[in-house]
Amino acid sequence: MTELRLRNVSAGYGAKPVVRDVSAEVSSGGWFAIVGPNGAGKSTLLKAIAGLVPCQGTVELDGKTPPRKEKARVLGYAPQNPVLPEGLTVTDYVLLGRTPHLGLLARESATDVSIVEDTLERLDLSALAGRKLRTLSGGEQQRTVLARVLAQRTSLLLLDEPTTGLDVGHAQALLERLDLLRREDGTTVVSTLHDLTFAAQYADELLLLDGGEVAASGKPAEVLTPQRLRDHYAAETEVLHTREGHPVVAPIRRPT
Ligand SMILES: Nc1ncnc2c1ncn2[C@@H]1O[C@H](COP(=O)(O)OP(=O)(O)OP(=O)(O)O)[C@@H](O)[C@H]1O
Repeated sequence: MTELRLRNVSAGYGAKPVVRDVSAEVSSGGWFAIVGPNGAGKSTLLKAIAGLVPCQGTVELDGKTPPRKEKARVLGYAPQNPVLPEGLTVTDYVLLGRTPHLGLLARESATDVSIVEDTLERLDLSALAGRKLRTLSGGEQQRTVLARVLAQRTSLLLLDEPTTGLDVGHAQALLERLDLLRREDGTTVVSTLHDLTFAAQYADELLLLDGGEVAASGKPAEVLTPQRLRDHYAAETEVLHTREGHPVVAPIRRPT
């Protein structure tokens, strides 16, 4: 259970911040999706929360700003384009997710191995457990990266474009797994997502970033309007709704 609070967060890579003055609150077990066009600053904001880029303002976890080492036990971060140790097997790579829980020089316990096996099964990776990472397809690599983070069993997950490269079935299965984790264990999820329909189905709150600044925030149905998608993505869309009221964003062909 981790509550996240951002207060006036600005972050970037040089003198000029690329994300400016973002404030937000995510309650324990909440799902907060950061959306916005390419280059808006979504990944940078996620890195700022993870403590991976210099940042001004405050990032509080349960009302505190924990030191970096402590953060590794509380938050799991999956980057958008991780560099993979290609010679490792899927199992050995996912076992790395257990490292923050091991004592100095300690080896993985039977519990660690069983958590890894369970995670591989849930992400449909058991059949690939012994394969070297370099032999996997793009989507299989992506699921392996997510498996490492889920095996960390942290109460806060920061996931940068977790569905990238996944087919619709595997993407749905992953999002359902995350949804279950937050409902059963109170895991808090913060993710960037380009797929606005998926974002609207699973997240409680959306934060729309554009040019490093908050353009809108709130419930998916409030944020995702055709006018906003035109203004911030230069996209022509129709926004339909499911029976439960979740928006479905359908890009439509512009008249030629
Ligand atoms: N390591 C870096 N050094 C300098 N500038 C960077 C670096 N990484 C990203 N940027 C710049 O910061 C801005 C925000 O990038 P960021 O990756 O956060 O955007 P994003 O919203 O995640 O984009 P996308 O949807 O394309 O993944 C962009 O202008 C990008 O060029």
